[in-house]
Amino acid sequence: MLTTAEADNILATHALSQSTETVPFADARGRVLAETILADRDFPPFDRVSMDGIAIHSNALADGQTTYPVLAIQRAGEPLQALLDPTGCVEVMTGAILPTGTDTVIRYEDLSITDGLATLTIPDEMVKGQNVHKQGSDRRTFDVLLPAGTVLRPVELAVVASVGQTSVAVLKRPRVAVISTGDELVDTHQTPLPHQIRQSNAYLLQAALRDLNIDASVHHFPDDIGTITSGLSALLARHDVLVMTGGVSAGKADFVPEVLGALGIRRHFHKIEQRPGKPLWFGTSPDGQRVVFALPGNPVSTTLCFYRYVRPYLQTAMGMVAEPALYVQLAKSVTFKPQLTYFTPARLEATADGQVLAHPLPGSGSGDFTNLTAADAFLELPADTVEFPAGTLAKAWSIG
Ligand SMILES: Nc1nc2c(c(=O)[nH]1)N[C@H]1C(S)=C(S)[C@@H](COP(=O)(O)OP(=O)(O)OC[C@H]3O[C@@H](n4cnc5c(N)ncnc54)[C@H](O)[C@@H]3O)O[C@H]1N2
Ligand code: MOO
Ligand SMILES: [Mg+2]
Repeated sequence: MLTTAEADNILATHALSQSTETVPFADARGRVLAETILADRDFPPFDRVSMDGIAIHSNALADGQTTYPVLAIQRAGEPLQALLDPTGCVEVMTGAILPTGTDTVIRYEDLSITDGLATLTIPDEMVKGQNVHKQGSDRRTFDVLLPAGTVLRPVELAVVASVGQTSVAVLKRPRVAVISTGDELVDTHQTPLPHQIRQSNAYLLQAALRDLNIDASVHHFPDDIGTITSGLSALLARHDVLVMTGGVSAGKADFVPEVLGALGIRRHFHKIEQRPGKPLWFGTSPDGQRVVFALPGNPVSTTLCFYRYVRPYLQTAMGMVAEPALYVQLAKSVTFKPQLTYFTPARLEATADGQVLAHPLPGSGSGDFTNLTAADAFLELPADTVEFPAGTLAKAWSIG
């Protein structure tokens, strides 16, 4: 069996290869940029008036002039005008190009206009160049605005829009299928018989993948080797990643590892020294182009394995920074005897002194998924320790 760290290393050495695609700008939210976005013009592209008021030449101000005849109005969106008389002024609006012959803008709040004459109210406080956003002061033409690898959040999309790109090159997202197995499972809309349950893991996985901007298809197979084999074979042809749940332990109907092997998926590990989630199985096709995670079916185990291993793996595959574990402080002591890394659900509480306290919520084991609704994260408590006193620092893997 592997330690959690050994499992992390194996996953890192079997990263999915990345390829790119071009998507319309409107669909680029959350994607990872696969090209460099350069400034097509200076930012701002002209000396931009940044306050409504009047534009004057600072020489007149320096000469002690306090009253200026208004000779023109320059609105935002109007072509460049000029102040022909350096002792006059132009009324200017925020966003306008600064008129030729002016270099300083006085706000309406700092002047009064009567009969076409603007009079400064606090001339001594006016400074040459004020209220002008100088051309190129933010970025110059051909400056790199966004390097490849940038995640496109709304602020980055605004930058992409401003350079006029209607489409962008981004990293492809993996095609992912979620597959549950088990004769005891019926779908949400069905009424289970006394020995059946409604399936929930596949919907947890689908929703969690959606949070990663991945639209996964969902499938279910009964515990029948032939059906699972043909079903997985078809799904492997059309997907890069299969995330399975159930059928990976020691039971008479736990066919998943055997079927994956028969389909040519090479096992890189099966079983990690951890609770929950011990029977986690991971493999790839020989060329590394297909990846299969087979998660243990107990719902808490599926949840832990997804957020602890699958999510960081997929984030890396998509060129994003993998979800980091937070370091938090145990709010009360925890005892765990088995020589296994123990992941306990916990509620997190941010305290006024900048700490994050973790309140463990052990629940009643790896079948108790209702317990997770009160949790924010799983705490990772190392295998070599039995007693974890209050105050112990622990990694916390968020679940949402
Ligand atoms: N003799 C042993 N028995 C078990 C071991 C072991 O090492 N030796 N491991 C235990 C551990 S740990 C886990 S976790 C489970 C893993 O089970 P499987 O991956 O084989 O999953 P199943 O047998 O199919 O189901 C287990 C449990 O989870 C429920 N389940 C499965 N799929 C779903 C779903 N989509 N939605 C909701 N619930 C689901 C299923 O009904 C079972 O109750 O094995 C232990 N046994
Ligand atoms: O993954 Mo299992 O919880 O250790 O039931
Ligand atoms: Mg089983």
